Amino acid sequence: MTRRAASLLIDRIGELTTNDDAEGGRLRDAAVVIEEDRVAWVGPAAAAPAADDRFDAAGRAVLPGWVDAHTHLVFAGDRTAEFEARMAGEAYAAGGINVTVEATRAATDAALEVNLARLVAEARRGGTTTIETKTGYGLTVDDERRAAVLAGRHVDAVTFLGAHVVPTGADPDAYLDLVTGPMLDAVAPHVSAVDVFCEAGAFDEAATARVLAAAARAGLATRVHGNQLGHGPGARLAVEAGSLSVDHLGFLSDDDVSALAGSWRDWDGGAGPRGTVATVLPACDLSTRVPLAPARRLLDAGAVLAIASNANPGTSYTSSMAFCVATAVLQMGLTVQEAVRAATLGGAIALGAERDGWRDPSGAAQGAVGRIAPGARADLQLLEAPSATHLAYRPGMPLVTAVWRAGRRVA
Ligand SMILES: N=CN[C@@H](CCC(=O)O)C(=O)O
Ligand SMILES: [Zn+2]
Repeated sequence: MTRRAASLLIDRIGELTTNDDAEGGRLRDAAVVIEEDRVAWVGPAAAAPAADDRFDAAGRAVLPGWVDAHTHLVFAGDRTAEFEARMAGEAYAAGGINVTVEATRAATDAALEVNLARLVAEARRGGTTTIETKTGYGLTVDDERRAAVLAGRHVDAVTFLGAHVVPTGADPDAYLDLVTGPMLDAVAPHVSAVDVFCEAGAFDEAATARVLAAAARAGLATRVHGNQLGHGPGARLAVEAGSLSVDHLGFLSDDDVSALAGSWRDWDGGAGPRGTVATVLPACDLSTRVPLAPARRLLDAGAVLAIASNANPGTSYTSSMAFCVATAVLQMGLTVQEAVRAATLGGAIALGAERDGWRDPSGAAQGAVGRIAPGARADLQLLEAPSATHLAYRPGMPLVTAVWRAGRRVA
């Protein structure tokens, strides 16, 4: 499973989704050559160069591995009872996070790491080749640092979410001082971004602004959980702060949508000034019974959209990006191509990983992810289907049948 030939030809691809605009994004009867960890060649199967090894796709569909830009995988315990209560009519509330905080603090490093590795392996089997995860179930200096260090061994990007909720028994002002001071200092060497849950019951506008400002002073990128349970300032604050993304977005005003779209006005697709990605989390919307985020409206306005799983034990206990893509198509009004693009290239842009040379938590430079093009990291998934359309046409079916990450077969 883990053997990697120096070069590999994936031949006879029935439909190849490249996300490469120059080539129209979808090729028929295609082939891909991988050399070491990168894509070396993409084109018509009839013109494919020779390689050391050959994999026959036999007319099936190949697309970039999923880029899941929003998960919370460092935790212990589960919240089945809370889920059952919700399905019986209770509303989701931010306070449930403290149940997982208690279980996580009580867990050993080894138990947390085993659970994290298990969840990442599950995601890989589902076609996810790039995955971000957040801290946020420790909420003490030591527990947050521990989560960041463990996460860095298993995922592609680690985000500090000390501002997840005020832990049980803590004074809100004192906790905010801790999060924006000693806790941030302790965790900063191990993360690439800072997140804040801007919502009633978590952190209000002033507190969110403080967290974002502290992150900027520390030289870290930012993300915001915003507009999840009701209208609020999250999306606007994220755009104003130049955050990489704002995530959830079930409750958006016209001004929020315009701000998110407008943030991309000057982006040339390269290293120039970029905007704030609108990341929608369809599985979470369903599991918390809030309105599905207005993905169609965001795209039509010109926003850059990502789809992520938000895998966590409270609001979205699934890492299935295929499920999220199917939901985005069947219930959020996206085409299959739009949904696949948001779950691959959109996630890559939300992580700043769509460009060559982005750094993983070990500091190693990585090839661009989210597209299949020469020079990109060789992250691909093969479907047991002739077209990516089957992801929505046959929802819930186990279509992902082979996965390569950095040129290595991982599923
Ligand atoms: N909204 C905040 N955080 C998580 C939920 C965490 C939890 O309930 O445990 C989310 O993205 O949905
Ligand atoms: Zn989240």
